[in-house]
Amino acid sequence: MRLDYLTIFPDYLAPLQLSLPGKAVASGLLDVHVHDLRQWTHDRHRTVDDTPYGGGAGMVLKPEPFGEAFDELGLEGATVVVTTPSGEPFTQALAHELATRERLVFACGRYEGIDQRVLDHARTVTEVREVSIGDYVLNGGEVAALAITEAVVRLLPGFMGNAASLVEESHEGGLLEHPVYTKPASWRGHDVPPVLLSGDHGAIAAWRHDQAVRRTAERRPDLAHPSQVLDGIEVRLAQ
Ligand SMILES: NC(=S)c1ccno1
Repeated sequence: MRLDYLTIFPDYLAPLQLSLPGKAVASGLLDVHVHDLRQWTHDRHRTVDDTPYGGGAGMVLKPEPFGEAFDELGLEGATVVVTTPSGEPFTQALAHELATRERLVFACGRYEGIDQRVLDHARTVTEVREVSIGDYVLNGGEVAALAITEAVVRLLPGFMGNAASLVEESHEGGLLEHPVYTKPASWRGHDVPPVLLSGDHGAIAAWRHDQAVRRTAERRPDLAHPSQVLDGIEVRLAQ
């Protein structure tokens, strides 16, 4: 997978060199390119923004630099991901969907956002997804691009050493992950649930599922299925 990032703060994406195991880049699994949007400006001040049409506070990122960047990079076969609080929610399902793409081009907004015509024009040549990592506002889209990148690339075949660990994670299958424990069996008066020491894999699996269902019902009723089976009793949750 090729990953391109368009940003006015390229140093903000330096963690990509740290957070993505070098082996993923060295092996060719990932091909990462961070671009300073200002390289597509032509004035002495390297201007990337201007005041909003219609008035209002703040500045808007101009269309020309993005347009020239897209022209130079080429968008064929790419999915443009625009990180914005006004985007569709980023979910594990969307992470899986984006992990199927050959190339992602992240457009990181700043200020009041990117001129909408940039996205409208890009949509005439390729897929564009405006994506939000949560209902809150950051100073820019770079942090969201990092978060989305991490969630997506870890799903790529060969990225995780043990692909099996992906199966029982939170949000896979619509449930939050069950609690996890490791040695020692007793710590500061807190004991590991005995079922986990029983060696009864069926009972362990059932306990883990019940814990996941319980956690999901308690913490994320929005994810909970209309009817959950807890302790063998069908529990109907409030709609
Ligand atoms: N919530 C997201 S993705 C965002 C981007 C910029 N500010 O907030």
